[in-house]
Amino acid sequence: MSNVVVLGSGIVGLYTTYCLVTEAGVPPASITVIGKHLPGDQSINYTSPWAGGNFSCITPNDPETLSWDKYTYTHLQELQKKLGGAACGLDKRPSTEIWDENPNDKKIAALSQYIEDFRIIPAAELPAGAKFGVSLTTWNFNCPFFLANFKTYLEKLGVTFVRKELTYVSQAYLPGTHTVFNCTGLGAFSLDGVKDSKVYPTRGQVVVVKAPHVQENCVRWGPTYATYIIPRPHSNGELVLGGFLQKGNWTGDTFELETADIIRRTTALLPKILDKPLDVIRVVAGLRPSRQGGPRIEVEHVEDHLLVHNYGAGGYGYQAGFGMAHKAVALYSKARRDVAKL
Ligand SMILES: Cc1cc2nc3c(=O)[nH]c(=O)nc-3n(C[C@H](O)[C@H](O)[C@H](O)COP(=O)(O)OP(=O)(O)OC[C@H]3O[C@@H](n4cnc5c(N)ncnc54)[C@H](O)[C@@H]3O)c2cc1C
Repeated sequence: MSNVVVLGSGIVGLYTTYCLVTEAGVPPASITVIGKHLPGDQSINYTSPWAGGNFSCITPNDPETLSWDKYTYTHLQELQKKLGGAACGLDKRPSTEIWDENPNDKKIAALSQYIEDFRIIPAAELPAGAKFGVSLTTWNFNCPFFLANFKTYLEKLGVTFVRKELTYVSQAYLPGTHTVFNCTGLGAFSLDGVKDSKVYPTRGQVVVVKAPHVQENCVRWGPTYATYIIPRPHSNGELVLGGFLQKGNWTGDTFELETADIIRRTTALLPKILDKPLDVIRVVAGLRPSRQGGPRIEVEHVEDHLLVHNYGAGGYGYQAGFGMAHKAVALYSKARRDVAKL
């Protein structure tokens, strides 16, 4: 009997499933996760395996998003422990973030409250052309590996995973299901019963190189570009070099010109990448599931069922998705209590 169905098996669906168990006390055996793609798969329609992925200053500056960042950063330690420690593909690494223009004050103030080793870099230590910079300790994900370990952990608890493509969101209701969580990412654009025209892709291309000698993150935020270097923990030295943030671009193709541009920018930002000959493992593109106005996290009452939306994480599903899941599950718990009172 699947009382609760989570539609979507990307990082947002997995965080949501985890919060259902740990925060709402839903028995794992009564949860089914349905996805066209499951951890281990690769598709341009499945964003999560393509992320860098780390915790950075990429998120918008509104108080709610900042609270999701904080929730995620401060709860990942517990998740890492449950998944068996750093070898699950989630670990801490040093990071430096540099801006060409001053970043939002409130964001810097918020991050300084909880981020480990958070330090504002003195102006004299900044590279040419930079206005502001911080150093910190951040979380790094080995995304495909972490997704697989997260799924295994949830399966061991008793959660069922089913591979299935749905045309209508209503097909997610199985016998006995009272609630469906819609965690379909970009799929929310075309899924009947949802068809959210505010959803759009923000395409990225990354170059993955083998560089075990680089174990630090480095990010440079410009007015029209974002350059980042992200080591993948427990990956035999994979380093993700990026990138691009192309709004409205749906292509999964990769382009040599973009590869050359990424290598030029990242090696200028962190020349030690070239301390060893550049060993390119692969070049990939991914589509961030963005949404005008930000993620949709809300409860719909569909006849006597609940439909809880949780999608639109854009470029921050790993670093803010735990907080988004916390909110979605809190809304679910409240709606269930309200229904019980009727
Ligand atoms: C190049 C790149 C770099 C990134 N770097 C970072 C980073 O460093 N840090 C960070 O936090 N984030 C990063 N991101 C963003 C992050 O990857 C996304 O926010 C996150 O993966 C979104 O997860 P999701 O679960 O919402 O979507 P997805 O991973 O796309 O999962 C959607 C799920 O829904 C299923 N689905 C959709 N439609 C249907 C349907 N009709 N029927 C059945 N199943 C369906 C899919 O099969 C899949 O299981 C990056 C993204 C890219 C592309």
